[in-house]
Amino acid sequence: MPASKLYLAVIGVGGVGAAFLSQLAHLPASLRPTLIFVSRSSKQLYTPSYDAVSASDLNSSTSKLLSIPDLTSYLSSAPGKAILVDNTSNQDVANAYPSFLRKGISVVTPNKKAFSSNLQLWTDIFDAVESSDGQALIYHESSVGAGLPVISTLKDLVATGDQVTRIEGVFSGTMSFLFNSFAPADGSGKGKWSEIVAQAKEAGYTEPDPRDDLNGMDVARKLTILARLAGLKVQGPESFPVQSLIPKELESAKSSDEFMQRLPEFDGEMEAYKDEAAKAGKVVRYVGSVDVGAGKVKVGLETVDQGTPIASLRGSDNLICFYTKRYGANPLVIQGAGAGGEVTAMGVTADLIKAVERLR
Ligand SMILES: NC(=O)C1=CN([C@@H]2O[C@H](COP(=O)(O)OP(=O)(O)OC[C@H]3O[C@@H](n4cnc5c(N)ncnc54)[C@H](OP(=O)(O)O)[C@@H]3O)[C@@H](O)[C@H]2O)C=CC1
Ligand SMILES: N[C@@H](CC=O)C(=O)O
Ligand code: NA
Repeated sequence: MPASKLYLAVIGVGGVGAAFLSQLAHLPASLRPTLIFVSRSSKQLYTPSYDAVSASDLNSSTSKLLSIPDLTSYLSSAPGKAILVDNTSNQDVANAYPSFLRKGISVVTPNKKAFSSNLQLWTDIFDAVESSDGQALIYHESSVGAGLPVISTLKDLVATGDQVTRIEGVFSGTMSFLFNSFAPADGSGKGKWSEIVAQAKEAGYTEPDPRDDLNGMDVARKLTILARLAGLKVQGPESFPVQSLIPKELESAKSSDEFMQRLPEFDGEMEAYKDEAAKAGKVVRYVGSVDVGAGKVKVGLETVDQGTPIASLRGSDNLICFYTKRYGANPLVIQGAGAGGEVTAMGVTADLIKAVERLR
């Protein structure tokens, strides 16, 4: 069946969404579903008769705004199977995945919220997929490690009967970029912490609100997802220790803009961490781990020896080590850019291709 019999809805056209739409445009027609709905926070574009739409017309659209239940009905009544790509970090959209899936609408997303919030939402999502008999699929590779094959690798390890004992490494492109720039292993770090945070935001590495990276929650969400896939019933990202890098005085900042404006006042705090590690001949890095056997997850700063793989990372690289029974003492290691619009969209587009190949 040609992919044109499949229909596509895209929510979110920011850094990842725009890169996804551009990658979509370059797919062969046989893998490209018909785009019938595209939206951003205040605009939607679709036609009641399911005509193909062009994302470039979104900003001038006068389409009536559909609520999430209306969108679910719209997509489930399409004259072919529909796939929804959620490129937002919105919790309400994430909460609706079970209802989309129960109506036979497949979901592809880099949004971590659905897989790392309460355990019931996770159960509802995978129950809906299970009971759809292959008609409704879910793919979320870019929810951990952006386009790096982290979710697929972990699923393959588990599905083939390996026993994952520990997962550890650097799981945030933003944190990696911040520490690799601020405190590189060769000691050449230039720039103030707050300036480098602004650069990470500008490069599209941060969450829509960079406080979601700096408070450790983004890494905690990723570890929640990996821990659950490895078999742990983790209740959520607040159920284990997470070190926040938000200065106490800025916890009450009313907006992301206010936070960014006031951050320079606290550059000294991060300098102190850096200097203390340097005195011991080490560098400071933001790391996380899941000890599957002990059922423990933790996220925070650690001082690591110079010359180690974690200390030597560059740019926004993630480094994810899977320790398993089969792999023994030498872990299966995945490394590469862990944030940025294009690499994240690559994971989303590759997931879309998988969904199309299974549904057509
Ligand atoms: N950036 C990265 O490196 C990575 C991002 N991700 C995930 O990808 C997702 C997108 O990130 P990113 O593109 O950087 O974020 P952006 O802030 O650049 O884009 C978010 C988009 O979502 C839209 N949006 C937000 N809420 C809604 C809503 N309720 N309905 C419709 N549209 C909405 C925004 O609309 P508007 O344009 O009107 O503001 C915007 O277009 C997030 O979940 C993030 O965690 C995952 C891995 C890496
Ligand atoms: N903000 C996140 C984006 C990818 O998940 C990060 O920096 O890793
Ligand atoms: Na990934």
